[in-house]
Amino acid sequence: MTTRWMRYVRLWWLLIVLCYRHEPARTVTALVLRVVGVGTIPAIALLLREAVDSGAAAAAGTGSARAAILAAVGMAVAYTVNAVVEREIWSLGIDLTDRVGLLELDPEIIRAVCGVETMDHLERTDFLDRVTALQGASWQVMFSAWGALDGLFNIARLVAVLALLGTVSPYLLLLLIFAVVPLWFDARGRRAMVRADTESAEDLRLSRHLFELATRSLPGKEIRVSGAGPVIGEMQEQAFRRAKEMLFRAQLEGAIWRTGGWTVFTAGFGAALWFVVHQTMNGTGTVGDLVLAITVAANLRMAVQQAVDSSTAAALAGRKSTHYLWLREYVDEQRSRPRGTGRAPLALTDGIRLRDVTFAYPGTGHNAVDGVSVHIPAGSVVAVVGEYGSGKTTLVKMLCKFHRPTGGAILVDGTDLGAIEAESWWAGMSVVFQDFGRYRTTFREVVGLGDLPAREDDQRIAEALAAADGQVLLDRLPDGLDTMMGKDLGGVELSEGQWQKTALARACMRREPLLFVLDEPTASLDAPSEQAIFEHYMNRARDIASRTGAITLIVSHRFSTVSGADLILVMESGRLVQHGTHEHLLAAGGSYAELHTLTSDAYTRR
Ligand SMILES: Nc1ncnc2c1ncn2[C@@H]1O[C@H](COP(=O)(O)OP(=O)(O)OP(=O)(O)O)[C@@H](O)[C@H]1O
Repeated sequence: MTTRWMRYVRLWWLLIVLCYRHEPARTVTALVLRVVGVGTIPAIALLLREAVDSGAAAAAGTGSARAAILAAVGMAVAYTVNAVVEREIWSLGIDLTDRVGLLELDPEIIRAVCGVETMDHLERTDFLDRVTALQGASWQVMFSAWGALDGLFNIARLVAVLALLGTVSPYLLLLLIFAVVPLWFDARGRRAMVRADTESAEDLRLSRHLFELATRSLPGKEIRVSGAGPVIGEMQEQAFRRAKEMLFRAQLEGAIWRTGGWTVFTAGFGAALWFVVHQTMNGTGTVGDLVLAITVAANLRMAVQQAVDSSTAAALAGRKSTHYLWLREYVDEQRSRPRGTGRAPLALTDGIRLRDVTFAYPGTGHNAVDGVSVHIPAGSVVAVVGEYGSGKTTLVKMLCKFHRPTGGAILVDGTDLGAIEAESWWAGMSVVFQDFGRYRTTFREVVGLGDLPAREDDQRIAEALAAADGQVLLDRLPDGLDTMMGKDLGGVELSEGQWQKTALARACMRREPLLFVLDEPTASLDAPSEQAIFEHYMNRARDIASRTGAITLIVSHRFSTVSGADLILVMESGRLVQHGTHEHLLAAGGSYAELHTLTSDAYTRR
């Protein structure tokens, strides 16, 4: 429990320091206003008692009217300061949470998500739930820190107010118990909300996904033809309803707790007022005491209300900081795991050796890649073939260091890939995956992103386009390299084949990658076109390989298009069932020979 609170306190402290670093003047002003705000209510109450008692004494001829007037003026000043401070605290708070929250935290969340060495987290639903909950909510994370600080200042205000009540009668300090009950009850209600927020995230994500599925153009075509629209609509509604019902139940639970808390407080407040009136009537207190007690007790209610409101607001926003904190801790934990620190080689001499490499996706219980052992010689073009779901992509992702093997080892020129720094390994790679990015930015960046330092170099971009046979594409764009891509941002929309060309061009930006991966970027093309592209890249790869020993990996589920590779790996249910050259595999018979003949015949007949 203590550790949990300490984690939050540390987070809030970091967030306030972040505010100070980016907005020092605003942060200091916000803190000073809060300190001033603590003293204003007690000052008003004290000056009011002084004004009433001095006024009464002056009327009875036992005191001076001057003291009463001074106290009244002081009270008016304190009242004005209080009003100004409250207003400014509010507007400064919004300003700070917006500025620092949106400008600093969003990029930090992106860095955190991208900074984890492997990609396992992007395939974990709990991770995705947290990131979904954080989307567009970074201002709330920041707000939770200021809300928590407000909670502290409101408690200080409560203590000051109670101390004043104690000067009227120590019995009135009992009101503290009644003041704490609403806070405690409120915390119970909030816990229910946090729980519901996490539990409903998956349904909300599903509902958003279904909405996009039905309203976007790509899947929309299939949905129209299959008539699945109403079914998707119904599924979306059910998912949304489930999530909302969960949240509504939690809200109801919260409201019941809050109402209970305030009922207890109101009972205590009434009893306290009755007690002070009784004391004044007995002559054990002055009229000033009575006025002070009423003012302070009324403000006590307000102070409690503010403490509850600020802690509720902080906790509502805190639901987001729970996710943010979880994300930070997850990322820290991942980063603290032993990770590679060695530099990737600049050239390969031996190549890559896989020793009994095994991998299971978290929570699946079966191996997507199962005990693969093979030597991929330096300078070779390797094709990985196999039926759908046979483990080709998973194997390639491990070679890309996106997943750590759950068993076995991958050796790069004799060094364990795990000991090589991921960034250094990635810096020497070029990849095109089946699900390549369709970036909504200028054409220059769409291609240039393949090699960040060269993204402004028009000559390099032209070379990459030429290597990917995409020059024609550029010629047709209205603003050349500056043309914006993607209809949704007011740019030009490309066809599937054209997007594919941009992905291939992006992969050609790095001139001499050590590992070049083509994972079925041509899946939507026919077999002859795929073969032509593969041959083009195989020739390009051999040219680079002769200088650096670079390895090219080509993934395809078509056996007929990769016969020119130096080494063919045949995958079946996660296992490497055959490997060798095309000729060797044909002569050996078995899966490759059978499936090659089958697919070649099928394509020839077309
Ligand atoms: N993110 C994931 N989480 C859980 N299981 C996965 C995930 N990705 C793939 N799998 C499973 O791992 C196995 C191998 O998948 P993989 O994508 O590597 O096959 P593949 O041969 O590349 O298939 P395809 O030709 O269809 O791209 C399959 O059983 C698949 O269902």
